[in-house]
Amino acid sequence: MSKKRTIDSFFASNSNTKKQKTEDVIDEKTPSSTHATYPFPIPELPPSLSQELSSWPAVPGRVINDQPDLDLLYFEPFIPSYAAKDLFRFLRSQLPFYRVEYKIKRGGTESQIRTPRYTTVFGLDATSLFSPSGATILDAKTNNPVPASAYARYQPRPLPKCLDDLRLSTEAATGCRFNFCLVNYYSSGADSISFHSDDERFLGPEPAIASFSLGAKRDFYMKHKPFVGGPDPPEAKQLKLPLASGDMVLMRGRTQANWLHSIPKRTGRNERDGGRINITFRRAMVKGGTDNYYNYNVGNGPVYKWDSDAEEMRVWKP
Ligand SMILES: O=C(O)CCC(=O)C(=O)O
Ligand SMILES: [Fe+2]
Repeated sequence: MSKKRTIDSFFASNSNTKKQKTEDVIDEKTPSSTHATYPFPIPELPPSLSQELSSWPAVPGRVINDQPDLDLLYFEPFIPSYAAKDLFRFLRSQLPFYRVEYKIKRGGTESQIRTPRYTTVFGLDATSLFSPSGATILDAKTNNPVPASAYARYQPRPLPKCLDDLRLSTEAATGCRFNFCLVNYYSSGADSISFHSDDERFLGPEPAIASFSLGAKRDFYMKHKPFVGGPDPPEAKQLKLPLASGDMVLMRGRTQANWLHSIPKRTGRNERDGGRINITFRRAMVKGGTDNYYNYNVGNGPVYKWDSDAEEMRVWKP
């Protein structure tokens, strides 16, 4: 049997299913990133993708700053469409995902929130770093191991190489530094994220967030936060960016402090869209950020993994 397989057979275990045709080859021995905190090894990018990386972004970013307090750099696309398609299929099938539930208290009543999408996260805040082997967490200033109590609730996970390669490319293109990678999987138009801003204090002032889209096109809405004591000035218009596969939006400057963003649900014939992955790179400054990101993107529920026969996420069993 040949050691080489097409990227198709890498993704599809059932050869009867009709899948995307591509002549790209990956070696069966594609190495994997492993870590005590990963439920399973996470393969490195197939050569067909890793060889492409150095030529990204495909086009220069376009600045969008024609609204009050708005500062975006929009790459349309960052990743060319053929590579974005493969990267989508690769990440969807190889990453561990979660469907996080948590409780909130509003006006004295407690309610259970189910996150309306699959999520996962890797990274560690700027006060610490992983030892070169990844086995130990070190204090970023002293290089001494941090006490286990420093990250007692969740064990931080280093970025697997497949996402770290993309982080490095993103840093080179933006001049920003990132230590976290959050991934959302919207399995259909029924999955969404409601209006919010990523303005947590643990990100520091004027945080830069790089946000990638892969797979189905979804509308990204942005609106200015309400002005205290009055209606929005007429010049702050709502924005709609129809984010396509491979696009990247860098949100920076005063954007998070002043603007909200969302991916609303889609219904009717737009609902079954084949799924979309969003990847955000961020930089958390303090330990509270690490705890927050794992709490809301990993949580304590089961691991989900893509089942290529069923073509859906299934609870993963070791
Ligand atoms: O899916 C997107 O494009 C946005 C995701 C987002 O806003 C977030 O994860 O904070
Ligand atoms: Fe966000």
